[in-house]
Order: sequence, then structure tokens, then C-alpha cells
Amino acid sequence: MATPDFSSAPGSRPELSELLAGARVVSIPMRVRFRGILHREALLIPGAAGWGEFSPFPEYDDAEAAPWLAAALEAAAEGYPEPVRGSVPVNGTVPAVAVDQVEGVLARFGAVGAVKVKVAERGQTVAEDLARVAEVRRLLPNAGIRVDANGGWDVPTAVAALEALAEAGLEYAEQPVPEIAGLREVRQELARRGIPVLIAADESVRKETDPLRVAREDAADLIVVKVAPLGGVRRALEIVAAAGLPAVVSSALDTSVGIRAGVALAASLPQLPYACGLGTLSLMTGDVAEQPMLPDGGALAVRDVPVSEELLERYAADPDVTQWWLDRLERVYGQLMRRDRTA
Ligand SMILES: O=C(O)CCC(=O)c1ccccc1C(=O)O
Ligand SMILES: [Mg+2]
Repeated sequence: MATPDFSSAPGSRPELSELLAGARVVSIPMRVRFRGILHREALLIPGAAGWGEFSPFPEYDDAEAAPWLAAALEAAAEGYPEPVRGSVPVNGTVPAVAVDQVEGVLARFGAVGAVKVKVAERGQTVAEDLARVAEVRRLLPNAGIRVDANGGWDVPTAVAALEALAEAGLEYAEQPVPEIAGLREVRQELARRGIPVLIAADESVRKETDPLRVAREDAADLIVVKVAPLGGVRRALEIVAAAGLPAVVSSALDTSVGIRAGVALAASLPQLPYACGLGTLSLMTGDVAEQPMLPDGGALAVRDVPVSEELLERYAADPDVTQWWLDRLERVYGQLMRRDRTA
């Protein structure tokens, strides 16, 4: 497997002054806490091809945020490659909520063929994970269920937990442990014990300087790809092709603008064997589009999504939050220009 050349930075970037002038910052309340987040903040950029979303999580430093800006600029300036399918199946997403909340969370997704369940939340036990997954299985006997530990287990805990969780029937387990070497160990130990759970890498793709290491080191059966941390739809397509593994596209808890980019990626992949984690708008109380990218019958249609001026105003962030994002945009833009020069 050759390492692809990722130097496909566009020949020109928009002027910073232009970006700052057009940028809009929104803060949208979540229905349930997710990743510790109760409000999702995003900076949106208009361009010739549409809107782009720049919403790296607040704790990310400027270097980690740079590919997110590249993705936003791609969407705004270039739009997306040709799709090969007209709709994208999506999974429901169940945060690390109590068992009695599972039904209410699932109800918001409508009919979905697959559900992702968050597990290994700090402060919770494997017993709580088992109960949450069992509740999803009880409510949806025929759904595909995958769990996402966000690297929250160590290797022995992961093997024991997945052995128990496998009873419910799992499509795969996403990032059971934090490190690539650990993923590989978990994968080998599950195989040795004959436990039928595939391993998916998420953070080990999007947070690594080399997103292909997972594939080279045989550490996962499939990869999770998110447009923003990988630097855009086109670069994500290159990474999936180079990895040679099945890919699941997932959101970063985006507004409809970011979900649209994820749908573009999912719609352009030559193969799409699993439902994608792009149903996350159901976890939020609002959006920037009058017709949000919400699944219908378990799938998202591939379509453009006009942004509403009224909704941009309704969810406009406070002036201090807005200024924080504009300052961040300016710093990260500087990072990206330096990267372009050395690419
Ligand atoms: O994949 C999904 O079902 C929803 C998206 C999701 O889980 C997520 C959302 C924001 C940040 C990280 C993650 C993650 O997959 O770990
Ligand atoms: Mg994940």
C-alpha cells in the first residue's frame, strides 16, 4: 500500500479578511449531553459553492484545527465530487445515557437499521454499558448494533467487555482502546477466543499524523472517517482508497452544513457496507437549515441544504463567543497557509 501524496492543497485560498467578514458563529443547544457538550458551537463560512463548517472542538489546538478549516474551505469554494449513490443509510446514536433514557433517544431517530451505542464513559461501569446495549437490543431486535468506547478501555477491559457485549450481537466495536498497538492486541485476542466482534478505528485515524498506520499495522477491520479532521471530502476519499479497508462515515456533531459534507463523502465512496453516523442532528435542538439533514426511513438523501438567515440569527452565539471563534479562525488560517507553503 503506497502512501498517497496529500499535497493537493488548492492553488489559492480566500483572503482572511473575506473569511472574517462572511463568517457566522452559532451555538445550538444539545438535547442530551454528548462528549460532555451541552451546546454545539460552529463557525460557518459562505463561498461560491455553498457554506462550509469550521467547528473543531474547543479543546483542540490550532494545529489539530487546521484540517477542519481546510474542509470548510473546500466545501465553500469547490463543493463536492460526483456522488455514486443518491442516499446514505445512517445509524442512530445513543450517548452514554441511563437505561431509562434509551427509548426516548432512539425515538428521535425514527426507523434506523443500525444504532451506535456509546460505552466506556468515564465514571461508568461495564455493567452500565451492558445494560444500555441490552436495552437497545430489546427495543430493536433486528438492528445492527455497534459500540464506541472512544478509547476508554485498556486492553484486558476491552476484551472482557466485548466478550460480554458480543452476546447482544455487534457489527463492530469502535476504538475500544486509545493506541494502535492496543487495537491490534484486542483484535488478535478476540480472534484467538473466537469472539465475533470486528474492530473499527476512529481516533487512531483522525488524530494520527499518519491516518494509514492503522491499516498498515493490521490494527482494525474497518475505519471510521470524518470529513473535517481529515481535511475535506477529497482527502478523505484518498485516505479510504489508500487504506484499503471498509469505511464508515461519521459526523463530528455538525450542523446540517457539516453533515452535508459527510453525506458527500459517503455518497462518493465506491463501497459503503455500513450505515453511517450522520444522523446526529437528532441529538440537537436546532439547526441552521429549514430542512435539516435528518434521516427519513433510516437514510439521508444526497441534496444541497440551503442555510437560513433567520436560523443563523436565532442561534447566533454571544459576542464574546463569536469573537473567540473569529480569533481562532484567524490563527488557524495562519497555520493552514504555512502548511500550504510546505506541502
Ligand atoms: O458515529 C456516530 O454515530 C455519531 C458521531 C460520533 O459518535 C462522534 C461525534 C462527535 C465526536 C466524536 C464521535 C465519535 O465517533 O467518536
Ligand atoms: Mg468514534
